[in-house]
Amino acid sequence: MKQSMLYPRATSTRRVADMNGMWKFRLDKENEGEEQGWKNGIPGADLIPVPASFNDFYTDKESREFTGDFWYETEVFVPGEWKGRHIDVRFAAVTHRCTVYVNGQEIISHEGGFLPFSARIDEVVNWNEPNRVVVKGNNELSFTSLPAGISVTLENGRKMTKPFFDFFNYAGIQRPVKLVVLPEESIVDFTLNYALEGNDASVSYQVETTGDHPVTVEVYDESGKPVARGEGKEGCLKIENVHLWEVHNAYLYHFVLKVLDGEEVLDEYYDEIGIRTFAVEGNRFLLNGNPVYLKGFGKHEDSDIVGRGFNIGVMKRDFELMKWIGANSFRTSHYPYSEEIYQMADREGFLVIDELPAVGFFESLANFVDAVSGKTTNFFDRPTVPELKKNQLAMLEDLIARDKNHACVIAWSLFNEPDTMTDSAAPYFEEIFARAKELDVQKRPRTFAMELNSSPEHCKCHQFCDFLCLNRYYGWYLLGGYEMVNAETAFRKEMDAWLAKGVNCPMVFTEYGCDNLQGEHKLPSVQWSTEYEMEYLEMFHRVFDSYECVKGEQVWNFADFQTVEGIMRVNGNKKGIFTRQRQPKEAAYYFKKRWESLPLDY
Ligand SMILES: CCCN1C[C@@H](O)[C@H](O)[C@@H](C(=O)O)C1
Repeated sequence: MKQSMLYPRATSTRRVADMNGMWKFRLDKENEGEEQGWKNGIPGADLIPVPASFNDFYTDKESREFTGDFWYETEVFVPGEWKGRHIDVRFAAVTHRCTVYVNGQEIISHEGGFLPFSARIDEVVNWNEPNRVVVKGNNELSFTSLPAGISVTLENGRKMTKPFFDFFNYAGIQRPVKLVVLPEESIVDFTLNYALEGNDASVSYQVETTGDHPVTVEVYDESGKPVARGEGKEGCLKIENVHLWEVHNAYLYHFVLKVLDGEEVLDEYYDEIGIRTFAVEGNRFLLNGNPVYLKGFGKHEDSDIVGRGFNIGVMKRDFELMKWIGANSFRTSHYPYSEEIYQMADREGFLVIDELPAVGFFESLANFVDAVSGKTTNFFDRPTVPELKKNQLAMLEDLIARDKNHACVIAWSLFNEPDTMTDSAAPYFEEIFARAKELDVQKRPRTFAMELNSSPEHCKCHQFCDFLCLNRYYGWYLLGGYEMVNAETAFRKEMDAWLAKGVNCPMVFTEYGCDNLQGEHKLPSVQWSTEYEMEYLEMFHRVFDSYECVKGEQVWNFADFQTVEGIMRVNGNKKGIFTRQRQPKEAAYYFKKRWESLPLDY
């Protein structure tokens, strides 16, 4: 049965119970959990919060750096009155993979740490009693995992993760867990597409259910007034004098879907939907037919203590800071974010580039240095590519199924900084890009974030993009310091080379920035000082402002974030415009001034 990606919502026919809280936890340091039967219950008394990464709770390095299997356990009471309905344990994300056991029975295994899945427990549930849920998780990286990396074994026999990317490999049950109770015949999915006609909009819809009873779709405006109604599993609704969803001026219609048996409502589901169109036309982005320029950030889901765990308070603070600074967009670098973040972006009117966790597809333990070296790692020549592609296609399908109805999602980023310098990369990319177009009814523009090795001269995959996303560090990882003057020359030379190739699409800088230790000042400047960061940003914006094809600037990064330790990282990456505790560094005031003065259609 196809897994529903619908966000859990309680309605007249559905029930949702929260399973977040303190779960039993144990790292499987001796790799004994399987043979010791931990699926029936894990030993020890340690409890940790769900949702959260497990890495930053403990005081010993072995726990923070642990690589391998880890086990969680909780109990959930299932009332007898739910008998006859489907009972699902829905995980919004377990990173990077897991197997779920209920009452000692294996229910489901899932690969991928950033998208939801459900364990249907009808066959094993103890009605009107507590039920034991055990999750065996694993955080190991490989050449076939998304994200990619490797594990090595140390002299003491412990494994260690070596990521091919620049963010800490946080892991665990990192997003909410809910018990979802569904009727026998239920709505599995729905898909929407829009066309604007003068002051009206036509909304084409398709609804997928588990049965054959008739379906209706009702649409209400924000005042609760009914504005449209459709009958049948597919159709087209006309909304007159439509309130379009706009940047920082979101309007969300209330869609109610029902499965009916005469007057009886067999299933009911609802969602808050923004009606808008988004397209690329020449080298412009058009939102509802009007040009728009992206101002904002590359982000991470990353915060103190809970690591990559969904943190609703940090989410709220991040959106308040993005409104304060004058941003209108962000990229979900380098993986799909929590569903609640897209819901908030819908409500606040932010434009989101939604990114797959296809990061680390360039074999390097310091990609930030190697990615500007001009070398290839022949990543797509490896025998592991078929398995990797299978995993990426599966995640692409889930990503689009989960996020396709969000007004905020305006593009799909299908990779971050892959190795695109070999002929073997092109057919891989062609298949991924074609599949994305096939899966997305709204045909949103597709792209990937390109590091410097993906240059006009050497990149073999940029032609698949509907717009280009460039991650560039002229003046930081190359030609930094006093030779920044050469950095600007080299940067302009590259821009001219793209144009000379006949590239005529929007170009978005999805990464540019430099590390800055908050409060570090030096006159004249040195790298890592605030003064240098200002010089660097002025140079980049001078170049952006002189090329008409630049239609977006997403500085790296919104906030300081955790990485592996190393001599080029000071307890993490310090390119944040805000600190990890979400307080402004000096550059925040610089961006506020720039972005508040840039018109939306700049
Ligand atoms: C060319 C380097 C790409 N980029 C990837 C991103 O994940 C890193 O955090 C960033 C950086 O080094 O700050 C560089």
